[in-house]
This record gives sequence, C-alpha cells and structure tokens, in this order.
Amino acid sequence: MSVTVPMTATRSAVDAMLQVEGITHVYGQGATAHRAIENLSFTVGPREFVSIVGPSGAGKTTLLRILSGLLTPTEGTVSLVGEPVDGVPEGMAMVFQDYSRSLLPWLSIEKNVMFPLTRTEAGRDERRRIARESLEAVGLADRHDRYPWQLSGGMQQRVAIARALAYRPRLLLMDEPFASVDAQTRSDLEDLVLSLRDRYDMTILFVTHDIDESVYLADRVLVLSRPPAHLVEEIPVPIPHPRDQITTKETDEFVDLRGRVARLIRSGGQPDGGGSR
Ligand SMILES: Nc1ncnc2c1ncn2[C@@H]1O[C@H](COP(=O)(O)OP(=O)(O)OP(=O)(O)O)[C@@H](O)[C@H]1O
Repeated sequence: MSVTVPMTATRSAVDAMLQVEGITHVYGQGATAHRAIENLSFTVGPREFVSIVGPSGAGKTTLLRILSGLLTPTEGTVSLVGEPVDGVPEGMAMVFQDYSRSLLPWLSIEKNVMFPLTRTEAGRDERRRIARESLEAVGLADRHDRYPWQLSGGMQQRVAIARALAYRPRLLLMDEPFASVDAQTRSDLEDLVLSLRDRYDMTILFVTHDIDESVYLADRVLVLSRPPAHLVEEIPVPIPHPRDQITTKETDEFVDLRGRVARLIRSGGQPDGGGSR
C-alpha cells in the first residue's frame, strides 16, 4: 500500500506551484459595485490536492477565473511556478461542471480531445496519440469514435477530463465538476481524479459544494467566508492514501474533519463555528 504524506499548510514562495497574494476583486463600479473577494492569499505546492469550499456566492468561480487568467483581479497577484499569471497560462487546464456545453456534439470524442491541441506544435499523428492516451487514462479508449451524445453524463465528464489531460497540465482547476452526475458515478470520478493526480503528477485545485467530497479528495481544504470572500481557515487532511469511499468515510478522523468544515461553512466565516454547533 502506498502512503502519501499530506503537504503542510505553510509553504514558501520558493516551492510553490501556485501563489495567490492579496487578491481583491470588485465587479462593477460606484453604487452597484459588488465586492466578491477581499484580500485573499494562499499557496499551493507541487502535487498538492486542495479543495475550496464556501457558502453559495462566496466568489469561488470568480477565484478560478482569476487563477486561469480569464479575469484580472482588481488588486493582488497570482503566480504559477514563480511566473505572474496575466493571461491564460501554459501548463494549466480547467474542467467545468457543465460538460454538455463544453464538448462539441458534431465531433467524435477523440476529436473533441484532439481539438484544443491544434493550437500546439504537435502534428496530427502526435495529437491523435495524445488523445488516445488521455482517453485510455479515463477508461474510454474503446469508445474513441463515439459522439458525446452517445455517452452517459459521467462518461461525457470523463471526456472533458481527458481533454484537460491532453494539455499535460501541471495545474488542473476543477469547478464543481461532478455536481451534475449521480452519486455512484460521482464516487467513481472522484477516485479517477485521485489516481490521475498520481499518474500525471498534477497539482489540483477543486471547487465543490460537497463537504464529504472536499475532505475525501484533498490534502488541504480552504474554507472561504461569505462575500466578500476571505480565507476563514486552511484545514490539513492527514488521511493516508489510497483512500476508500466506504472505509475512509467511516474513520473518526474523516468524520471530525467533515464536521469542522461544515461548521465553518455554516458560520459563514466565524472560526468558532458561529455558535451553531
Ligand atoms: N460578471 C459578474 N458581474 C457582476 N457580478 C458578478 C459577476 N460574476 C459573479 N458576480 C457576483 O460575484 C459573487 C460571487 O460569484 P461567484 O460565481 O464567484 O460565486 P461562487 O462562490 O462560485 O457561487 P456558487 O457557490 O453559487 O457557485 C456573486 O454575488 C455573483 O453574483
């Protein structure tokens, strides 16, 4: 059995994969301005799996848009391996909740996975090889010639993951990726993502509303406050790997951590649990 030692919460800029410093984001101006994020800082290390949770509307998607270079923060900086992020960076890929809108229905799943690689220097044979390997990694090699609409929702999300893998990202951002699939498929996809983190040495930042999922997957859970979002607490998850959907969730450690995260979210940012225990 392999055991991964979880990363510690404190990390220097030197060994950071991702560094977020003093991010504030305000949508709009004047009387209608909305302060979504307030002075948010954290660091994520190489191969670390970090879950981000918080109340609805806390600014989690806004944060991922900033990290992926799609949105410039009002204040603060983001660095990926020491390089400032000021546009969509190389080495980063993203998976969204809505797989049905992210896949092109008129292309086979292999072509869907190959499609973004047309912007790279890889030739057609190389693109096909990468796509086949990525589909094999998510268990869909034998369906490469199918179309998205011929697959279940869980399988379509596997295709979206394969497409992200085709970039061979160092950092994978995932925004509530399993919110639209059934419970059993969700468990399978969670275990798939954990195995892919190991196989491809990726750092993963995973936004979710599901508290069990946030603890089960992560080396560390970041809890955000009600808007404007700031960091309420970073909770290390020192549960060994490999994790198991049934036995891990039965351990006292898991139950304690889940309770801690739930109380912090319910209190909306009061570290003492807001008296709602
Ligand atoms: N383009 C925009 N213009 C103005 N306000 C916006 C914009 N995008 C988001 N917001 C506001 O910023 C706040 C944070 O939104 P965001 O989608 O980042 O939150 P979230 O934590 O991802 O939400 P949820 O948990 O419901 O998915 C919300 O109040 C939202 O209405």
